[in-house]
Amino acid sequence: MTQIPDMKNFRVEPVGDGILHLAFDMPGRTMNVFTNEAIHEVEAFAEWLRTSDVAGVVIYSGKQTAFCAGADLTELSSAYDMIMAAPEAERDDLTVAHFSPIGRGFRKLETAGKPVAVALAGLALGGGCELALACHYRVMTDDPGTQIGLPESLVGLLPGGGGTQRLPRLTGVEGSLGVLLEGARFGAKEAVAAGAAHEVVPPGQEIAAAEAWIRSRPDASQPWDREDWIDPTRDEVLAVTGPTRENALKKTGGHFPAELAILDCLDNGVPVPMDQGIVAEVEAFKHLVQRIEPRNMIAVRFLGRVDYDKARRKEALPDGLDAFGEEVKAAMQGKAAELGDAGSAALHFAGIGADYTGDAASAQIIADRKPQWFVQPQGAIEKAALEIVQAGAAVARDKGQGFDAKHRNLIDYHCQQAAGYPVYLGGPFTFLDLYGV
Ligand SMILES: C/C=C/C(=O)SCCNC(=O)CCNC(=O)[C@H](O)C(C)(C)COP(=O)(O)OP(=O)(O)OC[C@H]1O[C@@H](n2cnc3c(N)ncnc32)[C@H](O)[C@@H]1OP(=O)(O)O
Repeated sequence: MTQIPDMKNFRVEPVGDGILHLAFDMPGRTMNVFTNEAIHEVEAFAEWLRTSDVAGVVIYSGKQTAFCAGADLTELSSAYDMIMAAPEAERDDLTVAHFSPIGRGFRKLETAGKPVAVALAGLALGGGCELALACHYRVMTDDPGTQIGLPESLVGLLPGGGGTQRLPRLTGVEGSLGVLLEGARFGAKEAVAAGAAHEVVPPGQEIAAAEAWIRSRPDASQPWDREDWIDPTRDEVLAVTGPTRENALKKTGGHFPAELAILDCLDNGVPVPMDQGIVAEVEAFKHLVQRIEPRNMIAVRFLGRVDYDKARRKEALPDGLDAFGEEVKAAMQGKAAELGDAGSAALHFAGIGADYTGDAASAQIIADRKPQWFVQPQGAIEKAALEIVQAGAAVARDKGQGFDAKHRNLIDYHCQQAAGYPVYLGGPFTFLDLYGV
């Protein structure tokens, strides 16, 4: 047997009877996340597992409060910059090379031929949930804080570690939609009822329960890799995703490509064998991650929100923040009023503090347009919408210089909340940096 790979983010401990514990415990972090390093460690461990003679593996978190919050969003943000700095012809290959190891590693884990159980106490989100779904057995504690979820769409992404493929295979497509599209989470009992987890235990008993499953000498395969598995047909999937797509378009006006990309993963991946499903997911991820919307949403809706919450807790929000938000709002509303009917229609079109009122077909055109409307506006309403977001960004240019540059994401986040600045555009500072006014 080869040597267990050297890992910095996971601790391996043999506990008898051939069972290995694999504790996810990133040094120096309060929360486990999937950095590239941690992703490569999972893949290396899975490769080793195939050649080993262990009876099984129990994965759990070495942190007290959570299992894992998913891919490292700070790294993801830098990856966008790295990819977009490359010549256009190289970007697809670079994106696939950079992002496919997570899905590949999880697939290797579930096909290594050894039973793998996960003992979940606390949150398992995004890539953390995807790792759990790639295990053959999921035990969750009945603590209310123990939840699984795939909130990637909330930051403009899709679950690119097999989440769009495994969850719907476990719960049925319909049962997966709230988690995949709306950031809903399953608590332990809900997860078992939905088919996404196997066992609920009181806190403190999860590792023993996972070990007991391994001692029962279970089948080390996933349901979708067994001979009796039947893929749903594409028509069956479309019967669910078709109306959902139409609703998503009507709700978002075509400005949030993640939801549509997730539905593509369901349509193209769920009716085919898992390995092809993962290829369909990587394909959708490749296009999505090269768009500006996820980059803006990670920067502002996640990093800006974390900074905002931290500063609020310390009562250290920047002076003048509320007044700045009010000015941005007044500038955008004032511009809309000045533009008359086109201005008022533009608020709805772009989702600037107002709901989209158009139809799904028009929203689909907006979603598919390259470049996006805010780069190349067409017609009076799009031009008005651009003038309105520019008016908000002009406040950042004229009045934002007094703020510390490190607070820009936080201020943009505040402007989404307080001024209705469109989430997919980041905020006035993000817009100013990207496009100027
Ligand atoms: C292909 C796969 C793609 C993906 O997986 S994309 C990622 C999907 N996951 C998410 O979107 C979850 C993002 N995180 C959150 O929503 C929240 O966080 C939590 C609900 C997990 C926890 O919220 P709260 O208890 O309020 O804590 P906090 O202040 O938000 O975070 C605590 C510390 O954890 C860091 N952190 C959390 N999630 C991530 C992440 N995904 N990437 C990088 N860092 C993360 C924060 O920054 C902060 O760190 P500090 O203590 O140093 O301030």
